[in-house]
Amino acid sequence: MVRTTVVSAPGKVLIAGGYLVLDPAYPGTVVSTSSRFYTVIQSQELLSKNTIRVRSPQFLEATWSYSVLFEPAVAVEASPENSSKNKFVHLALQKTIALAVELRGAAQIQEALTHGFDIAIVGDNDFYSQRAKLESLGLPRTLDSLTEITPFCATEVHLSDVHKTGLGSSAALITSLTSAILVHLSVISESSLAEDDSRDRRQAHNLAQYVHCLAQGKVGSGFDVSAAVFGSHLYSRFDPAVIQDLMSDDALPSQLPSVLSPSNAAWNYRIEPFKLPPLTRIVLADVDAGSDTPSLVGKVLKWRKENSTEAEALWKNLDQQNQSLAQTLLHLGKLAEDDYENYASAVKYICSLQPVQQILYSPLRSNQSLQHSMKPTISAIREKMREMGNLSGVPIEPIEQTTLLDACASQAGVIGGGVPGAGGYDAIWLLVCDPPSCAPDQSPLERIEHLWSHYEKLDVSPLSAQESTAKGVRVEALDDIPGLKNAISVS
Ligand SMILES: Nc1ncnc2c1ncn2[C@@H]1O[C@H](COP(=O)(O)OP(=O)(O)OP(=O)(O)O)[C@@H](O)[C@H]1O
Ligand SMILES: C[C@@](O)(CCOP(=O)(O)O)CC(=O)O
Repeated sequence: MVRTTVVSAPGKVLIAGGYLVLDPAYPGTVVSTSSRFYTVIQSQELLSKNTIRVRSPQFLEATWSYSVLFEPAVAVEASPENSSKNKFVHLALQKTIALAVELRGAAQIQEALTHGFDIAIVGDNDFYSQRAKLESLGLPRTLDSLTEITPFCATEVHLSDVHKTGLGSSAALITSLTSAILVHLSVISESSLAEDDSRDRRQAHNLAQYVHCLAQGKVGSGFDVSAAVFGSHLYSRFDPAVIQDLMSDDALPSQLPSVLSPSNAAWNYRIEPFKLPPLTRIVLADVDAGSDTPSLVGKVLKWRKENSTEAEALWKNLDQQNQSLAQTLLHLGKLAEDDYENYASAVKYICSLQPVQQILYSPLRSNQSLQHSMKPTISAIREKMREMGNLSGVPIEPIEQTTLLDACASQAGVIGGGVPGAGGYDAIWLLVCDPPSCAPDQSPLERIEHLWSHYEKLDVSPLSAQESTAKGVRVEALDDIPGLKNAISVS
């Protein structure tokens, strides 16, 4: 019998806290997406002992073979016949198997590899831009059209040429891959991943965070891996010193268990519960303005260092607005819990109001903490992020995005939006009211789709992602995920 393990991990959208979250003093608000990466591991009799074959069937020439050696020390070697390298996958295999050997003993892991592993990795279509596909199918750029595309569809390009949408493909990939191997090798249990927080989930986090830093060659804030492991939350980063010793080439496998242990207090990241309020929906768009923004972070941090007084004031102000947004959203969730009927009718009513009326209307503002409605807070965050961009000379919310976001925010039922994460030209997020029943002409989602599909100044294409209702990394059943079995079958 073929033993199969399937583990998925969600993508992310940082709706507040870009740049600030690099500093442990400032939390970021990260929403995890329904779009996920899936790793499927099958122990296969047909594959030789101690071999691992990794396939990414959505890409051209994307199969990599590896051998696991146990003597003189555990090592994972790429086959010389591989047509390309995949540093992310290779490091994930090396470090996860080394940790497994340390925690369970070489004999157990050797036993598990009596039959080689076939590992297939696929990401939901949202991780890669689908505008070319929609065009080739002659379909308009709408949410409905996206459902017409085969799940996990082939991109018809090499991995290095794919147009990503910014949902954090590498973090979701590393998290699903390392956690799937941990489960398949019984280092962590399937049942522990059914709990929102557990020692095993934290073990999975520490390993994924470390492997991702190593593969990227830098220690970022880590909110993307954290969202892939824990789902939506308010994230405060860890001190990079925790993995410093493991980042060098001389790091020994014997150091892995203690450094990556869930009990290691030096992992001082903080996670506070967060989810979007009921009857609201996050909507994302891939904005093809033809520009990439890789060096934004370096420039912003340089400006902050050189202008510490001004930056301090800006960071503090932004943090206040960010926290106010997060707390208001959480408070709305509580109001819904307390009196769902009233809450639902208020959301529905808001959808019929023009934005200026929404600001004046306050049935959801039942106490002091909601005195400042969300719209002004979101506007203030955008304004301060633009200021950060202007001062440091980088296009965090470029004028093209400002015009688009303003057009979206002026639609009835749109709570607000922004440029996710580091900003730039690539994407936008919006939060819209999403009542259970709504006349078609009053549905904020439809208004937005209409606006985007007729927008001429930029090429805006929606993503199908919503907020993930499941908390982070999870074990799946192969047959439960539409299209997965087909996508990973060897043709
Ligand atoms: N489907 C896949 N199969 C195998 N490896 C993948 C896959 N998707 C991504 N990778 C690995 O991740 C690397 C891309 O990492 P990179 O840091 O550029 O992405 P990212 O910034 O997380 O993407 P995003 O724009 O989605 O946020 C690739 O070079 C590859 O090694
Ligand atoms: C700028 C930064 O705060 C966010 C980057 O987010 P994104 O990858 O652009 O979604 C960097 C980081 O947190 O690592």
